[in-house]
Amino acid sequence: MATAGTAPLLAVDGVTLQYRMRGHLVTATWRVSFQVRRSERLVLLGPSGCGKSTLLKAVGGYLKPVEGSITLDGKPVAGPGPDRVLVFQEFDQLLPWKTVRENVAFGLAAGRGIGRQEAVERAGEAIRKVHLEKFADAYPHTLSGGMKQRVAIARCLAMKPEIILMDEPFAALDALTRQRMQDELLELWDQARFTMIFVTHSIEEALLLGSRIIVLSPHPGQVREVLEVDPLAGPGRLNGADPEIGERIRRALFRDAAEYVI
Ligand SMILES: Nc1ncnc2c1ncn2[C@@H]1O[C@H](COP(=O)(O)OP(=O)(O)OP(=O)(O)O)[C@@H](O)[C@H]1O
Repeated sequence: MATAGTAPLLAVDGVTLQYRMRGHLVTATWRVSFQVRRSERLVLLGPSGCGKSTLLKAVGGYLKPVEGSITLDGKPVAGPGPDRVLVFQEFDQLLPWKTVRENVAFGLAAGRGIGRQEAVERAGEAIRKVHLEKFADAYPHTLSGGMKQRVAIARCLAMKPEIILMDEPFAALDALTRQRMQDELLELWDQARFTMIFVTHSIEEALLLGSRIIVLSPHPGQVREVLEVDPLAGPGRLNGADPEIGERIRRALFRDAAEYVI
């Protein structure tokens, strides 16, 4: 996988995103700009409804900006592609009629020019990385929520995208499983140094997982603060994120006394 560098992999430049409703427009984000460098763990943090998921959808190519541009490796994002893979909060993102192995291999086989043998090998490797070897032939309904999320992450890793887009992937898990998944994600990152954007509205999760944190304002989302945590920090080092950064995040989030639930 790519090594850490300074040239931005992704550039989001002055992006305004809107939903056209019957009779009116909903502006989800307003002139948002940020860049993501290779191997960064960028966290988008902000209150409910500030447009975090909408931004991820736009980076994924599922929503076109009404203003501004999104480029990946210098090329405009014109639609969805295998170079950007999304992992969602929902447990139903797996195909229920396929086994764990088939679910992970499926994304590879679907129109990517990867042969069946290579797809199976890559799936096996990704399944090992998320410690699910024993469940490779199980069906999703037999797995816990945390295990299903591991499968979704394995599917994503197997595709080796340029950037992984995670939309609150652990929000529906119990506290202990969530903590374990966060640690495992950091371990995976330490092995592969992939680039990811991670959406959350938890300050603690942002501090734990982010090498850089972007705080968005309430609806419509605008960039309020950009905080460098430590671009090269690995697992173990992260728990000790500077308390000053947490304080700056809280100040940015509560600046205009917006309703905010941690
Ligand atoms: N499909 C849609 N149609 C119309 N409006 C939408 C749609 N999806 C989101 N919105 C609106 O866009 C704004 C941003 O929503 P979005 O889901 O991106 O926020 P969010 O920060 O991800 O929130 P949460 O943390 O609650 O998931 C909100 O006002 C929301 O109501």
